[in-house]
Amino acid sequence: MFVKICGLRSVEHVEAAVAAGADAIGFLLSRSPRQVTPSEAAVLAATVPDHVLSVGVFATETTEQIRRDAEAAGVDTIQLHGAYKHEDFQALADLPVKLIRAIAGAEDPNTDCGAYGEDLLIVDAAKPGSGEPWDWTRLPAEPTGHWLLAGGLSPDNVACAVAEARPWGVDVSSGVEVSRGMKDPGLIRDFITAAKQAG
Ligand SMILES: O=C(O)c1ccccc1NCC(=O)[C@H](O)[C@H](O)COP(=O)(O)O
Repeated sequence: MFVKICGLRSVEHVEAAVAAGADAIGFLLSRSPRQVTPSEAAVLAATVPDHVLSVGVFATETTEQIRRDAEAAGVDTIQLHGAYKHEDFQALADLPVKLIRAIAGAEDPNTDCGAYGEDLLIVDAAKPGSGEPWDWTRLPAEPTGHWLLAGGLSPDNVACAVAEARPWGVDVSSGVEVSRGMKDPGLIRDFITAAKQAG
């Protein structure tokens, strides 16, 4: 079970996630309570070991802005949320990074990982990063390939969610926070342990 922890803002929390077995760590380079600047992300990404993906998350930025910020942050993966089209993925395809396409699972029938050239697909809630659970048992199409379930997951419900949706991996942000934007190392550890046991 591949586990991504998203929206980290401190070295302490990155180290806790890596030590607990996270496979990817996300940094918000877009408007969010978890937003970090590219230079802050660079400090955090430098602490992520090579076997763990360091992910820059974008939602409304142009591909030119994404290129600049991802390079400044030194991330090895770019995650695109929202209205990005196939052409946007193509415009980034020459970069030496992996690409993640994040979709609203209840609305988007384009659930084949790789359809836009991406390496990973995240099937998420309609409001990314909101922590609101949604009905992942009613997808318009069965996802294929390397896809991560996200949206309202937590240490308490991730095992059940994995049993119901059978994803290749999971992604969490709010469910490992004590308040909006404030991660908790204990919850990060609990989530990763529960997700790995479920997979
Ligand atoms: O986290 C945010 O604030 C955010 C804002 C804009 C676009 C994406 C955002 N988060 C992306 C993620 O990868 C989250 O981990 C994912 O949506 C799950 O969030 P949550 O329901 O809070 O676990």
